[in-house]
Formats: sequence, structure tokens, C-alpha cells
Amino acid sequence: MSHLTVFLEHDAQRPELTTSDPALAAAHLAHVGVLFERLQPDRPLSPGADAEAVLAAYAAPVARLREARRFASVDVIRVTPEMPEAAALRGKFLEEHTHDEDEARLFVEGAGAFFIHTADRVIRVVCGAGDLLSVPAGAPHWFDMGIPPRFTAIRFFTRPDGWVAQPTGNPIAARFPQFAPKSCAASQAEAGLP
Ligand SMILES: CSCCC(=O)/C(O)=C/O
Ligand SMILES: [Fe+2]
Ligand code: NI
Repeated sequence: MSHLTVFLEHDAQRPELTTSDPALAAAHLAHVGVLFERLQPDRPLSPGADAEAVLAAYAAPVARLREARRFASVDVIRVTPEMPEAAALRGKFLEEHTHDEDEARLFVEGAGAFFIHTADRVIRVVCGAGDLLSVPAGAPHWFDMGIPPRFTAIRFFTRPDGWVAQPTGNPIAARFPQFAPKSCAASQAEAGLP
């Protein structure tokens, strides 16, 4: 499910690089200070499992990350197309922004696309179940959950007040392709990938 695409900042049409190799994706992201890892749950997770079951299924990797990165709390975010607030939630993350803390997310169901804006490039990371991404504090980025939105992720926080974002005011996100979960699934199937 994970794909990485690198664009030059001023050319959103012709990607410079695209890969579905997790090791290559992790290496590219490490260059810009972004952590990317593939994690396994301790036990299988049923579709639509509640937050308690999600945290229980990933208890070992979550405990390891909390200890290693000093995260004070975790929560579970789930967005489905049936939620009346889905469109508003999608809009909230679509503008380029930064955070005062690292943004660490572990996807456990569905998919979503992070766009990380470096000095001269935009790196799109489509994350699916088992993908951990950590965007460093201060790094401009945006997130597209796609239409229809469908994902569940564990969020890690160091601040007691949870999710706080600072908009950069840069309209760059509007120039980049929106995330289309259906076409992503179709291209995976065509390529014979799970
Ligand atoms: C994948 S969790 C929701 C997205 C989010 O918290 C964020 O800040 C995106 O940039
Ligand atoms: Fe963010
Ligand atoms: Ni995919």
C-alpha cells in the first residue's frame, strides 16, 4: 500500500521518482529527517475495531515508540465516508501547516497521503496499514485523506494539548494532485500487489 513520490516543488505534474519499495522510501525520507517504518501488529485486527482493540493489537510497537521518543499520550483517529464531519476533517488537514512537535502516525486501516515540503521538493507518502510516519517539528506538510476518506491511525503526542497546527499560508497544496484512494487500490491490483 505504501508509495513514495518525489516532485520538484515547481512541477506537480511530472514526478522525479516514484517507488513502492519500503526500504527505498525510508531511505529517501531519512534524508529529510522523516522517519518511515513498516510495523506489524502483535495480533490480527478486525476491520472497524474500536480504539481499545486498535491499541491492544499494536501494544508492543506503541510502547516501544512511546519509550524511545518520549511521547506523553496516544489516541486513535478513524475517519469513514459515513461520518457527517468527514469533509470538514479532510479540509482541516489539506492546507500546508507545521507543528511544534514531531507528527508521528501509525496507520492501522485504510490509507491517506502525507505531502512533505522540503527546501525544493514535495514528497508524497501514501500510507496504509502498518506504516509509521514521523514528520519532524517545524516541517511544512499537509495531509489528504482522499475522497472517500477511510483510514484509522494511532497518533502520538508529546504536548498535553494534543493536535495543534500552525498554517504556513503557502497555497502550494492546491497545485498538487489530490489523493484518490480508489485509483491507488486499482493500480495495486493491476500490478498484482496485495
Ligand atoms: C493521519 S492523522 C490526521 C492528520 C494530522 O493529524 C495532520 O496533522 C496532518 O498533517
Ligand atoms: Fe500535520
Ligand atoms: Ni496504495
